[in-house]
Amino acid sequence: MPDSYAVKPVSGPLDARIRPPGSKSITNRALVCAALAQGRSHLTGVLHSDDTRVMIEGLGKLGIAVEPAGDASLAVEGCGGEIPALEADLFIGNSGTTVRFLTALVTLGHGAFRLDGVPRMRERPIGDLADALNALGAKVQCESPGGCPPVEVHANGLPGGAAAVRGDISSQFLSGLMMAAPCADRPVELSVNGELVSKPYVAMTLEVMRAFGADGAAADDLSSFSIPCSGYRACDYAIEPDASAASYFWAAAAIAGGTVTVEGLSMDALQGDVHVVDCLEKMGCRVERQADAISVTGGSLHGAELDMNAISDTAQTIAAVALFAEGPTTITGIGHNRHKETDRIGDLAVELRKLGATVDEHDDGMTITPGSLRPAEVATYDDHRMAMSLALVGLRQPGVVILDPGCTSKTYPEFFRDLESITA
Ligand SMILES: O=C(O)C1=C[C@@H](OP(=O)(O)O)[C@@H](O)[C@H](O)C1
Ligand SMILES: C=C(OP(=O)(O)O)C(=O)O
Repeated sequence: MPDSYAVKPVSGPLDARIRPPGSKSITNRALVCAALAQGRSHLTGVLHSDDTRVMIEGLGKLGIAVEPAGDASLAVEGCGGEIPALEADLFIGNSGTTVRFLTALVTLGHGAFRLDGVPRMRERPIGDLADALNALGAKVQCESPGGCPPVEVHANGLPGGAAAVRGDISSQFLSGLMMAAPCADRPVELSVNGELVSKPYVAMTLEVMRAFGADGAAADDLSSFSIPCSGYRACDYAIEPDASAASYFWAAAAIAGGTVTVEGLSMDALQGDVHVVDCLEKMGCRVERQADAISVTGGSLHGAELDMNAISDTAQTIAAVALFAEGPTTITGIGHNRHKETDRIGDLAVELRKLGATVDEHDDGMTITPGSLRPAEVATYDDHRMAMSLALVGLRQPGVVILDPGCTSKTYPEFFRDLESITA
């Protein structure tokens, strides 16, 4: 990828269909469950990107073979809950799911394991996961201030029992604990302290675990879980297209006008991020929800008040749309977005202002008041979502240049090719 990408404004309303690549979140969960399962699993619709590569490489270093099995398909030789490697140094880039899920997974092993990533990963919290694993009898230590990676694990199986985990920083702590739990020595009881953010991802974790034969009972509000020592069974598992990636195409219709249909997703998807279309509808778009596709048609856009706690990966997408709306848009409930690839409130505000908006930053979100848009070189902070969302502004505003467009490789290496395919 070159150092910058000049977005080409569209010449008229869109009329396109697209199927984005597989879900990052489901791919990395299916890999973990398949890795721990008894037997050989086949995963289809897999996402190939930085975040899934570091997961696959990590599992490889733990002695769990993940092999290509055709287009977007992988075969995983499960270890039946017995991690083969006795030691491993895992490099997990800036993948939150990988570092949180594998930290929990390696506690099931016997030996010394270390997980580390890029400099930003050393600022992303994991201490509350370490505390919960330690309450279950593990030995996990975080080396960076504030409880951040590198993480050292001295594993001798996970005894199990009861633990509480904090829910308001990242739901990935809970998901990591849940996926390791069926392979612990004793049943695991988990309770969540504080408000649980990103809830649909926890429901997704349970669904993927169940597909691989693990059982788990959850309170209706996802505040507590009982997970027996069932282990996992290998299976053939089909992964949905990525709904966070789909948000850019739906938002393209909102911004450029016309209709974009995303194939392979419905409102029953495992991914909560499909509900970004509800936000677009509130802002004036028309949404058609079909059994295996969701279409968005652009309309006259107006600002809205949106609690995006459950779907925070799409907050940047909505922020880009807000620049074209009549009146202010307020996004709330996304305080946890400050701990992601970058500070997705503060840094997003800086870039939106460059494009001409007035932005009031709040602890848990922002109010975006559109102004006259202007050309800008948009910095992306090594955050794929900053690049993908703010590129959409250039579909209508000439002169938008995205710096370091290659950062989309974290979850969507072919993003700009696909964006061109729907706007051509
Ligand atoms: O569990 C998952 O797959 C994810 C959970 C969310 O993180 P938080 O729980 O940290 O909000 C989300 O932002 C991330 O992209 C993927
Ligand atoms: C926050 C994200 O990823 P992760 O936390 O898995 O690094 C993301 O993909 O937007």
